[in-house]
Amino acid sequence: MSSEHLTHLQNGQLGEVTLIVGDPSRVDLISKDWSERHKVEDSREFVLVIGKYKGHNVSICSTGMGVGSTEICIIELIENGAKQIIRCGGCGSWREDIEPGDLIINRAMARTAGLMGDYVPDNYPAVADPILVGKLYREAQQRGFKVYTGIGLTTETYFLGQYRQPQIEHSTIRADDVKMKYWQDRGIINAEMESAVLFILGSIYQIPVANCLVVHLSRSTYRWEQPEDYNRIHRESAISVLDAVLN
Ligand SMILES: O=P(O)(O)O[C@H]1O[C@H](CO)[C@@H](O)[C@H]1O
Ligand SMILES: O=c1cc[nH]c(=O)[nH]1
Repeated sequence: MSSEHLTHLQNGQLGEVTLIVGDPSRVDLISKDWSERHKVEDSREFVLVIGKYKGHNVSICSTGMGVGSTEICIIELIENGAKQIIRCGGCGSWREDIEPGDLIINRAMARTAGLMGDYVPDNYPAVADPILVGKLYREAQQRGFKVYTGIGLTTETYFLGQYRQPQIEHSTIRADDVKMKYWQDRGIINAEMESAVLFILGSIYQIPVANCLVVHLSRSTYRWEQPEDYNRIHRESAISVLDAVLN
């Protein structure tokens, strides 16, 4: 039986590790130098490539942004035999000393109340596989990345969920800075929109999962990663992830 969205993927085709990314264009960016590269799926936000990296079977799939499409993607990857899944994504830094272009490998995620409530209650933890976290962290450090680990926040929404003000002049709705500080006071170092989904599904379906996020912007300075660095850092961090897991 084929899956409902990754309709061309066959059970057993996925590699030793499957990377997931939010942005579909990041699939080609990361996989372009793999050997025996084969695009299995290109539908809606889901672009899926399988191939070989340094002789190992590997795969990469885009999830799109947010809970809904990420849940579909991860479930269908697991249905088709994904062995371990690592999110190579982007995030905002919520700690002053963590800057655009740095890496964050989260060991756990807090989350918007109710997020993944169809699977688990809110008091179920969203945690990464600690062995993967250790491997990813060490490899990134050895390669000279400025890399941090800690607890992040996965939100359901980008604007109010991350306490970001929509620029809509006729509205008086305001983002709540106090709530952002509440999380920062409790050690939250970054925010994004998918990792808790991955961590929870990895735990309940018992496959190792982790993330390795490039900081796209600092919420302290509102400085963004420079466009000329964006592709290079995403590629180099994905190579670091693959080498960490496959060596
Ligand atoms: O760059 P990606 O991996 O998409 O990740 C982050 O960027 C998107 C928001 O701009 C969200 O998906 C968020 O999680
Ligand atoms: O601040 C940010 C940056 C990237 N992605 C997010 O979800 N939030």
